Amino acid sequence: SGNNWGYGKENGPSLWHKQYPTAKGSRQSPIDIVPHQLSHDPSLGPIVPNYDQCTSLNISNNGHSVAVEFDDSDDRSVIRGGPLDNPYRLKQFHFHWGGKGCHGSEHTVAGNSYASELHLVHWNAVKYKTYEEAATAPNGLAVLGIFLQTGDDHRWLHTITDALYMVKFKGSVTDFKGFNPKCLLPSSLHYWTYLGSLTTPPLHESVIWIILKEPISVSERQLSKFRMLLSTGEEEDQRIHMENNFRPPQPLKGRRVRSSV
Ligand SMILES: COc1ccc(C[C@H]2SC(=O)NC2=O)c(OC)c1
Ligand SMILES: [Zn+2]
Repeated sequence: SGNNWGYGKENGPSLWHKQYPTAKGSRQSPIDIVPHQLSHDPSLGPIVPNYDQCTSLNISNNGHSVAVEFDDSDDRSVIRGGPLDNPYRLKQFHFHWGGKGCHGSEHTVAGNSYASELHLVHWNAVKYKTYEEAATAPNGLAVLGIFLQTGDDHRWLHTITDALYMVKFKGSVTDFKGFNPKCLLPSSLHYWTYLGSLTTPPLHESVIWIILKEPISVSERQLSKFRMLLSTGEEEDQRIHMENNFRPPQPLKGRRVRSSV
């Protein structure tokens, strides 16, 4: 069937092109970011996330990652500025991570990967009526990528990791209200930006990527809780732990990566 893609040997990223030919497109993500080859663009202003009226609804396990969904019926939680010509509404955030001791970010920096990567997914509700429509349109989405490196405990990540046992199985969802993702941002909002795609099927080339240069620190203990999640459902006999759910870097194909200040 159409949606049996995954990150394993039999259904992983190198095979996705069979079902999703866009996998070999001209603006695929993630990419390797090579800082000293970048053009610093003085016209790029700061990005302005505004998540204060946080409208988180639930946390769920979709078999590929764990995601916190937001009420995107109005402009309470948006990101503005930077490369964006409209405010983009926050829809969900989710993570990508590795196996024990392995790295699991999607984007890499000068060939180096981080332990994990957080994606805050936003859509252009000015130009498009629905998230689904925006996700198929060029630049309909803006994804804010934040690298996670292992170090000290993250002061606020426990709010998320403490809820993971409730969504252990694929297809599970539980209430998760009032979470303000501002607490997951690093102190500096300096960023790199380029035009790319979803990093999982259907791999639509609809994303303006904004990758923050400064990683946040989380502890190995906090990260290990993500690996307790299962990519299999409660009813399945086989229990497969969710880990290494990242797509490797894709060809740049002549794209420019711009740097904020
Ligand atoms: C509307 O269809 C989709 C399908 C998949 C994703 C998730 C992908 S995209 C990303 O940045 N990371 C991921 O794992 C999505 O997110 C916007 C939207
Ligand atoms: Zn992602």
